Amino acid sequence: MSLLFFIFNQICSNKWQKLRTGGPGSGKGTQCANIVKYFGFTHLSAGDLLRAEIKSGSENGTMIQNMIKEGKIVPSEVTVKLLQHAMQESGNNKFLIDGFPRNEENRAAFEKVTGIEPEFVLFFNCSEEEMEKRLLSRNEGRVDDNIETIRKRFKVFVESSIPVIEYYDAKSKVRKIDAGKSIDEVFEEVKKIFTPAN
Ligand SMILES: Nc1ncnc2c1ncn2[C@@H]1O[C@H](COP(=O)(O)OP(=O)(O)O)[C@@H](O)[C@H]1O
Ligand SMILES: Nc1ccn([C@@H]2O[C@H](COP(=O)(O)OP(=O)(O)O)[C@@H](O)[C@H]2O)c(=O)n1
Ligand SMILES: [Mg+2]
Repeated sequence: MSLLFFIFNQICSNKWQKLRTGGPGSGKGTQCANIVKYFGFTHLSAGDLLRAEIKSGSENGTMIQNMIKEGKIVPSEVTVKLLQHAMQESGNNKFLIDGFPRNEENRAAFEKVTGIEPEFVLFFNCSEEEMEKRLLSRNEGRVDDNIETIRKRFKVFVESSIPVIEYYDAKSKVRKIDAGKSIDEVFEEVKKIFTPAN
């Protein structure tokens, strides 16, 4: 089983001090679509699964909707269950898990429930300014792509996701990519990481 986590977060701890990097709008979904085509992974976006759960009329729908609108992280119990179900349904054994884990609770819950760890974690390095611009012109009708929620999402990334990045960095699992370039240029970088050197 291959499992990749995509966490594209703002990093401000010592080692990463120089980077003004970020998460929402850094191009996770866009690059995942490319990776699926080239490398045969199943792309599972935690955010997409949560949005589908709202649409399905689930009893958790209102709670999830409110959390997303506020840029908050939905309780792991809900998200991990959705991911696990989607993994079982897929019939594949290679997964790109996009936008997850976003906090320590996400990480610990996933590992506890599935017993698996990612092979590596991709980190997209992109300025907040650029991400903000991309999110504001994404035009997918999302309730969280407005300037007020975007600021909250950036803050949540800084506060909740740094420990997760550091956890994986300590295990030498983080692969950093300059995501501020064009879609094609970013994919060239991504390809290098996915193509084994020999
Ligand atoms: N490298 C890039 N340069 C310019 N725009 C991009 C790039 N990558 C993605 N985008 C655009 O930015 C927006 C956010 O991309 P998306 O893949 O949804 O990011 P994420 O999933 O990380 O929030 C989309 O409208 C997408 O078309
Ligand atoms: N692991 C996750 C992923 C997303 N989410 C929620 O879903 C929202 C959108 O996530 P997303 O990954 O689709 O957003 P982008 O980073 O793609 O812009 C987040 O801001 C959270 O409110 C969550 O609670 N837990
Ligand atoms: Mg996305």
